[in-house]
This record gives sequence, structure tokens and C-alpha cells, in this order.
Amino acid sequence: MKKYAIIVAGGSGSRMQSELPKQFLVLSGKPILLHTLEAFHLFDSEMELIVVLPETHSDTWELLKKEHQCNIPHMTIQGGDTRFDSVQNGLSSIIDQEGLVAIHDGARPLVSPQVIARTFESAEKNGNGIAAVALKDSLRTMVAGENQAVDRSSYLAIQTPQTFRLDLIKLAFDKAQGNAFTDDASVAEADGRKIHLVEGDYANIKVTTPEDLVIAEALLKHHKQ
Ligand SMILES: Nc1ccn([C@@H]2O[C@H](COP(=O)(O)OP(=O)(O)OP(=O)(O)O)[C@@H](O)[C@H]2O)c(=O)n1
Ligand SMILES: C[C@](O)(CO)[C@H](O)COP(=O)(O)O
Repeated sequence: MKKYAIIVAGGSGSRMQSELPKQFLVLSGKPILLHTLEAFHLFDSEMELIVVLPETHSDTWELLKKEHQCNIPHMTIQGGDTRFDSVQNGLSSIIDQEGLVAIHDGARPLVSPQVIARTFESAEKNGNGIAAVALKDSLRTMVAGENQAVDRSSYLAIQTPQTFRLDLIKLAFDKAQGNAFTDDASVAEADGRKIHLVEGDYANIKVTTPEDLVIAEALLKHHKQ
């Protein structure tokens, strides 16, 4: 089946508190977004890659691509106000109804070929494949201003890629009410789909706050050894 990847990099990175959106920051000699793009190209050089960018930063990406001699073929499109809107723009750019599409955060540069493969295998078999890992910390819930322990084995941390049969995820996004979904599995679930989890990877972090830059840089160096 034909494979696509939508790499969403349309955010402003407000929690990173950096003027330049975090996906363009350089780690281990390359912009975060370029590490992410390379991970998908390395997994399958035939896959169609779509990069979603902030409205105000298509020039930034063009300059970075030149500077880092990026020759990976990919299409770029404009993002929206929320992650949901950016994914929807990405999906609308795909004319095909048949195929599989991985949706991945541009801010997760450490995704491995094994994790990408697991999500595609599950999507081919079950309609979707969502990367997830067990929690390492204990959890508490807030109830009426008070906190109380919960059983952490009842919860999982959800990552990307989140990979789907193209027709199913396009339909789910078209039917979705509002844009407050924090991930794509929730959109598919709201359309009545059973969600199929596959093993993610603790190294597949989402670069979100400043200390994540230090962790991601160390992991990237370690991966290249
Ligand atoms: N309107 C948006 C918002 C987010 N994203 C992308 O979705 C991924 C996960 O979002 P997050 O880590 O929250 O990124 P930001 O929204 O940029 O960060 P923040 O919430 O700190 O502002 C990122 O790769 C981000 O670029 C997007 O494509 N379009
Ligand atoms: C999609 C995601 O990375 C799965 O963990 C996450 O939900 C994105 O959340 P954010 O608030 O947009 O960073």
C-alpha cells in the first residue's frame, strides 16, 4: 500500500520560550525538523513526505534546507491555528483515498525506523497503529482541588507516529466536532474507531521545554555512535 507521512511542524513552540520555533533549532548540527524528515526518508525513501509549516516560517525552512543541503523530496504546506488544523491541512493535501498515512510531530526527531515500522504494520492490519509507552512516574489526579493517587498501570503515554488507513482518518477529521483534540487517535476514536497501540520508545521524546534540548542532543549523539 502507498505510504505517506505528514510531519506537523506548524506550531510556535511557546513552551520552549525561544523566538525561533523549536522545530528549527539546531541540535547535533542539524535543525530538529531535518532530523525528523531524515528519519522518515531513511525508513522508506519511496514514501511521500508532507511537512506542515507555520504560516510565517516557510522562508525559514527554505533557508535552513539550503544551508544544510537537504535534498530529501517533500511537499510543504501551511499549518493552522492548532495541531488539529495543521494535520487537517496535511490530510487535505493528499488526493488519494487509498494508502496509509503516518502523522508525526516535527518536534520528535528521535523516532526510530522500528517504531515507524510497527505503526505501519498495525495500520495495514487494523486500520491504525499508535505508538505508546508505559509511564515511569507515579500519577495523581485532581478532584475538586484535592489530589489523589491513581493506578498508573491503567495509563499509557501516547507518542507519534500515529498511522492510519487514509480513508478512515480523512473521514474522522471531516466529521470531527471542534479542534481541541490533542492527538489523532482521539479524532479516530471520536469517529467510533477502536485504537490499536504498538510499542513506542522512551527515546522518542517530544522536544517541548528547554531541558528537552539537552536530552535530545545527548540522545542524538548517542544514536550516531
Ligand atoms: N498549530 C500547530 C501546533 C502544533 N503543531 C505541531 O504539533 C507538534 C506537537 O505540538 P507541540 O509540541 O505542542 O508544539 P507547539 O504547539 O509548537 O508548542 P507549544 O504548545 O509549546 O506552543 C509540533 O511538532 C508542532 O509544530 C502544528 O503543526 N500546528
Ligand atoms: C500528539 C502528541 O505528541 C501525543 O503525545 C501530543 O498529544 C501533542 O500534544 P501538544 O500539547 O500539542 O504538545
